[in-house]
Amino acid sequence: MAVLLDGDALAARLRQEMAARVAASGIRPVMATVLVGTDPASESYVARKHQDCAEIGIEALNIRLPEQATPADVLAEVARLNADLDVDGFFVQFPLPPGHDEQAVAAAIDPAKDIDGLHPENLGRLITGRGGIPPCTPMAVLALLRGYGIALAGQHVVIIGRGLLVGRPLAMLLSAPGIDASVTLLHSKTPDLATFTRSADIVIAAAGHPALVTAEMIRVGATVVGVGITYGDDGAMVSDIAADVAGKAGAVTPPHGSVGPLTRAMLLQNVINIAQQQADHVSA
Ligand SMILES: Nc1nc(=O)c2c([nH]1)NC[C@@H]1CN(c3ccc(C(=O)N[C@@H](CCC(=O)O)C(=O)O)cc3)C=[N+]21
Repeated sequence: MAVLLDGDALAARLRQEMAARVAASGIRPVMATVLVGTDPASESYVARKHQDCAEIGIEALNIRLPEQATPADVLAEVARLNADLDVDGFFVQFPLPPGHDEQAVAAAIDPAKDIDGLHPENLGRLITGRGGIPPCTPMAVLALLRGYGIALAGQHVVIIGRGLLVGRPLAMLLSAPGIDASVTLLHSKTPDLATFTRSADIVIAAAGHPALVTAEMIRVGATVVGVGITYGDDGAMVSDIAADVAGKAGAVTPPHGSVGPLTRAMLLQNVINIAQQQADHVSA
């Protein structure tokens, strides 16, 4: 059976390290979450981020806007948080209700407070390798692979799903100098995904298609990472990775407790880094 890539355990360790770092430095980072409407999955993710903040010593402001909030209302909240000197960083939870332009919201956030790392300036810096705030979910995938000592340099990584939240920035991250993976980025509509995935050392699915990657699509011993999640009729979380993959892969993510908890850890890492830079700047 494959090694299970346990993101929960890694994330718990990172939270401990972050709590120690916050306590030792005497900084008091402040972040804000903005949730529009009442999508249950979004409510659950945001609630977990607040729990993590309490554990680490980050102050977290919980901003809720009603489902009927207009695009102008959301942009006004973003402008207010950009200007609020007490807030180190914030993000607006996606998906937004229909009628909103998520890219416009991401671009309206002050790039220096963009703890999601999804502002065009931060994505541009990711591509050019010039600092900036890195995107959380791609960083979470990297942390998971590194945490398990999975080699990346010269390895063939196939990513399924080219969305702006995960697939596209992840392709840029893993192909960056110093990481040096050879990356193939596939649209989930590609007619014969298996032609590509069978030659991969690492397969990463970020498509949001239940059980998209099956055992017959992978090489024996490959590493398989599921990022996309959907919800079954019973409300249970379903991974992009089929259950039979565990019998053939060398390492595989479980449906729960893999990339998600690490994504939260990377978000909070971004907040702490911003607060630390502010403190260093003030004392310099
Ligand atoms: N602006 C923005 N930034 C995001 O980073 C962002 C977003 N919008 N919208 C949605 C996706 C999804 N996402 C998750 C984060 C944590 C878990 C997570 O903690 N999952 C746990 C628990 C899941 C549960 O049971 O509720 C697990 O996988 O075990 C999942 C998904 C962040 N995203």
